[in-house]
Amino acid sequence: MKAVLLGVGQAGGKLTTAIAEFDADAGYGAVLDALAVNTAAADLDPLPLETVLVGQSRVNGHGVGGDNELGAEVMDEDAVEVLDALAPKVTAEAEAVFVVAGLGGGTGSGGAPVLVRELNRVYDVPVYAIGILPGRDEGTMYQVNAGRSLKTLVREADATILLDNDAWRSSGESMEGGYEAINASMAKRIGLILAAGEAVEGVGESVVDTSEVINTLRAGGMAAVGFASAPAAEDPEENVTTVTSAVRSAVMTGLSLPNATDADAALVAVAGDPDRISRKGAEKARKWLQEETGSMQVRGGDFPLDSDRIAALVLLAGVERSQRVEAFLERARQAVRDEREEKPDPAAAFDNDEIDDLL
Ligand SMILES: Nc1nc2c(ncn2[C@@H]2O[C@H](COP(=O)(O)OP(=O)(O)OP(=O)(O)O)[C@@H](O)[C@H]2O)c(=O)[nH]1
Repeated sequence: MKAVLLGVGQAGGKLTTAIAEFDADAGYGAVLDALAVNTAAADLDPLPLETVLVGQSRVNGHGVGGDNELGAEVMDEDAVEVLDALAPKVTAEAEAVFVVAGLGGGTGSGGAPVLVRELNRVYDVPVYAIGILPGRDEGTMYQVNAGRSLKTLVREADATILLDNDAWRSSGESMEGGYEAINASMAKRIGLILAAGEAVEGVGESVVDTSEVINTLRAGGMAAVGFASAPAAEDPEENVTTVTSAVRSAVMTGLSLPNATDADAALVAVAGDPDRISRKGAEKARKWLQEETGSMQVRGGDFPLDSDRIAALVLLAGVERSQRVEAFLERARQAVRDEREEKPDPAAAFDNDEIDDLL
């Protein structure tokens, strides 16, 4: 899938860079171009991307300090500047635009839903969001911001792919130190989803193509992406279990939103040397995924790769009923309650409708 990426806020810019670099290093060419937007000049400086600094008249390049209402206002005011910078990048080749943001801060949290809405007005191609959920140890403000932002994003975007900052976090590792590893893991998953749609010409009929990725994401709502790989034998007959366990691991331990296995639609791509991929294994894995997700809409195909490993790439869409999302929303609701206790005058914190909505 030929895609243009738009990173919003600090985390958005960093993850966008990681995805663009993964794609370039692997030579897939699925990322057509990328742009980073922020209210903080210092966060844009290190990025090897074209950048747009917004809200200068309001915050003078210093960021919005976690105030996502201000993040949304500023983005509303300066959306035209962002759209103008993005326009030459969204060429006729583009099949989707991805807006990438951390949902717990201010700029990305408030700004991403505004940009998704505006982009959806302008472009016919799908506009997807990639949203980073704060880890459970992050403070109240992050949870509240993410709860609100997620709700709006899910409404505005064609689908919202979620990355939980608690996914793949090894115990004792600091959040800061872990970002690079988390970003790399997520970049690989997103990069492969984009590349999986870039079917390699002339290789087999069962190759996954872009329309299958788009049709899977048509389930809308929230989505998650998983990956796992294992060494493969040369004889495909010996790789039945290799394929099935790679798919299982991608879902059970390799998902960007852990435990989000209750889905409306799924796509499973078995990546590797086409001569090594076990058809029987792929078929079994697909059946297993159908049972595991409770979805009858499980698409499948190959992703030819020159490798002596077999990998599974799984995209799950419509995962909002899953335990993990419920747990996060409960955290966000609790955070709203805590904030309300700290600020007993509800008008000073949020408007009542919004609280009721979230509760
Ligand atoms: N996965 C990941 N999460 C990050 C990274 N940097 C920050 N975060 C998370 O993103 C949230 C904070 O969002 P930021 O992107 O830093 O904030 P911002 O959108 O720039 O907004 P302001 O700084 O308030 O202007 C928190 O939940 C962090 O844990 C990163 O590189 N990777």
